[in-house]
Amino acid sequence: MERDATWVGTSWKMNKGPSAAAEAADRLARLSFPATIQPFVIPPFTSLKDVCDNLSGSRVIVGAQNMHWEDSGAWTGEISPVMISECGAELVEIGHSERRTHFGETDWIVNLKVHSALHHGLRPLVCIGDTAKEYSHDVTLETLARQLKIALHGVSEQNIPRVLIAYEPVWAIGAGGRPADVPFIDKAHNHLRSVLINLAGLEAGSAVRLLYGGSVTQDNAASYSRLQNVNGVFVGRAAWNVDHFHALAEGVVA
Ligand SMILES: O=C(COP(=O)(O)O)[C@@H](O)CO
Repeated sequence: MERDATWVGTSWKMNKGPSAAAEAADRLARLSFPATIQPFVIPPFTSLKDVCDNLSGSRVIVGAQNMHWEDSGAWTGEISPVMISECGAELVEIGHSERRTHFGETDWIVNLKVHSALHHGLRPLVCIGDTAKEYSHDVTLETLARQLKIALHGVSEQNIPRVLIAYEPVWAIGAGGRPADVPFIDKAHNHLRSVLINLAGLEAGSAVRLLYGGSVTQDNAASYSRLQNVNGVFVGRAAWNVDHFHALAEGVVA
């Protein structure tokens, strides 16, 4: 299969308030990215509208870090897909391990959110990943298949290619994380591709973009994104600085 754009994105997680985020977006808008890279950035909700405004007309896609599945209602503290769209975001992250671990997000909730995001024309970026315990018991591939199948349950073959998947081992994420080695990621992503093809058929299953995340840095990003079934990287700490993000994206094509 011919390779299309390599996705390189970052979630700022709970970092950058409105002024820092707007300033970062302004700087991002002035940078040029290689044509083969599809950059994206995911700011906190309080900065979403400003970041979308500052990046409109640029090649950088903007996303939200989470959403509720309902359009509106008595859901104190939640943000709906309608609100996210109104801010101008195109993408929404769903099921990050920090949301699963700290906020009880389950595969079933992820599935509700995926349907809702697609219904509202948002591109879901679904995060899946094995815990350290699942990894040490050698059930990584089963865990990933289960999470993927539930997340995509009931999604039409036509909509499947709109979904982005990020494989992020829980044990590789964050300051205490351990970077995964390349052959392991290769095996996991090849497995994910075969699950997707079984689920949605060759055409739709091959069209889903599979990203890798967890302790991705300027040093290892190219070795990951070069793998046949890795269509990009989803980066945290190493890309929060805009210039580091840009350098990492350039390094992926070098
Ligand atoms: O959590 C992620 C990776 O974080 P790192 O700091 O790169 O380990 C991923 O979802 C991007 O936010």
